[in-house]
Amino acid sequence: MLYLYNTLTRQKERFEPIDPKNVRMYVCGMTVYDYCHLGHARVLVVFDMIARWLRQHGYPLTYVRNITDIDDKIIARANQNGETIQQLTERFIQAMNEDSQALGVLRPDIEPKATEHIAQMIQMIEKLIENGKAYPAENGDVYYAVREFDAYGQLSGKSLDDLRAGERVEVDGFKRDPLDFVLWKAAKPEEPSWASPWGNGRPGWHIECSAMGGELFGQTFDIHGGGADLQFPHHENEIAQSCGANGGLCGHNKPVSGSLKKIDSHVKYWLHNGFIRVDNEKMSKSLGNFFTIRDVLKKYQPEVVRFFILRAHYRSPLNYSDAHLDDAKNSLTRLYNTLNNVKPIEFKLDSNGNNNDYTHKFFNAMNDDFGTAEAVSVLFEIANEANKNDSAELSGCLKTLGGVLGLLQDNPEQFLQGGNNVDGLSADEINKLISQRKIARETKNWAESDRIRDILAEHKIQVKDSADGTTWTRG
Ligand SMILES: Nc1ncnc2c1ncn2[C@@H]1O[C@H](COP(=O)(O)OP(=O)(O)OP(=O)(O)O)[C@@H](O)[C@H]1O
Ligand SMILES: [Zn+2]
Repeated sequence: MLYLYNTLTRQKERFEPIDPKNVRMYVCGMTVYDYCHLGHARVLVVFDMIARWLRQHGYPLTYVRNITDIDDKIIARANQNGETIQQLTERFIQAMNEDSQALGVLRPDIEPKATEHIAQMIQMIEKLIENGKAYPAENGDVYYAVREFDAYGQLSGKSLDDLRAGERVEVDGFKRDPLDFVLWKAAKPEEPSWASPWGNGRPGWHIECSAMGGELFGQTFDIHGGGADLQFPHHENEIAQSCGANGGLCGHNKPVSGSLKKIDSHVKYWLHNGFIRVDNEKMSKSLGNFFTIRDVLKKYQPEVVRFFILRAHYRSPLNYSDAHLDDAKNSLTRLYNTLNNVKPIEFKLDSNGNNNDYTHKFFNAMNDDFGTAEAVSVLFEIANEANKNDSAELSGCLKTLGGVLGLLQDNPEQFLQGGNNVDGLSADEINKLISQRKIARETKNWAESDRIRDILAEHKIQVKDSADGTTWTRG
């Protein structure tokens, strides 16, 4: 039985899908105007782990992770670079996919883009106006009227009164209430815009996820995830929009104790991962204290980064430093040493984890709100025992359970070689870079092909292009 911590109710709850034959999970993905940093890596890896565990449990899962490909920062960056928005976003979507793949993140089933769902957003805003939850203003913007949604504040635990008193809210002459938020922004000169009943404009960020979630999953779904920074206002607003557009007929409407009158959410379980922090501050592009995944991967093998993320519980804060990554590398090396010293034999995992005490413990840890920290410590127990008894079966068990977390599937020798020389690229990695370079050159993406050339040069890989293709040598 799986229990998960629901931010909405602030307690661990037993996971009971709305429709066990069709489990639905939506995660807020990247705003694509720059390379992903380690904070983004955490969302990617954590929800990949959750998707894998739900499937391991036997749930047929549809996993959606959206792509925000229009917003203020994207427009500003494209202007700054002198490229079109599409060029910019495509470049960084590709980079995100490369980084994810390196980290062993499986592709979500659907990766909807905001710009491909403008019609659904407009429809939802129309519905909100019809239901008295939103209003067009004189300046061409459309706002959500937060006081029209009784349960506003339920997810973040903030009441409208607290918000008014505690937050410095921008006074905007066009809003009826300073806490109202924008659903549709009137077009500004030189900015991309779409036609709408309120004139040309573009959608606000929050409506994007409500519209795409509704389009792909219908009025209710099981799990909604993202980083803890999204609880407020993004997810709070998303609930207000989705339930407001559904006419208040959200599936999970129950009275709760305390100051909130009720819970009303289109999503049954809200999951939020903790931050990757640097010096106890959230790693973020806006603060400028970020390390991109690709920079970190120049120094550490991708699996070390995945392991660093998964050996912590997904909700706890995780401090980034070289010392922590070195430590993660040493720990993972110990597990690979076992696999190298005690050759694993095939281990068939029982679907309920009833093989042995270790698998049992591992399953219990994962079923307790995806307790990967505990699950990883079980891997060390198994490794110790496998070493002590020279047990090929336990070594197999280690490899199989590691695989459930997307770990330990590399050839141990190869991993250990890379581990001794963290700056080296494996042959697979080099071949991948060469084929990416080929695509970049074919599509005249010179910035990308230069970037790859620089990585190869940095690792002293000599590349030779000829009519028969490309070959490479080290040295
Ligand atoms: N430091 C972090 N730790 C964990 N998750 C993070 C971190 N930074 C961003 N995220 C998550 O990554 C996902 C994508 O975020 P998004 O692209 O909107 O980032 P952003 O807000 O533009 O980045 P930043 O916060 O760096 O300015 C979201 O789910 C967000 O919560
Ligand atoms: Zn979102």
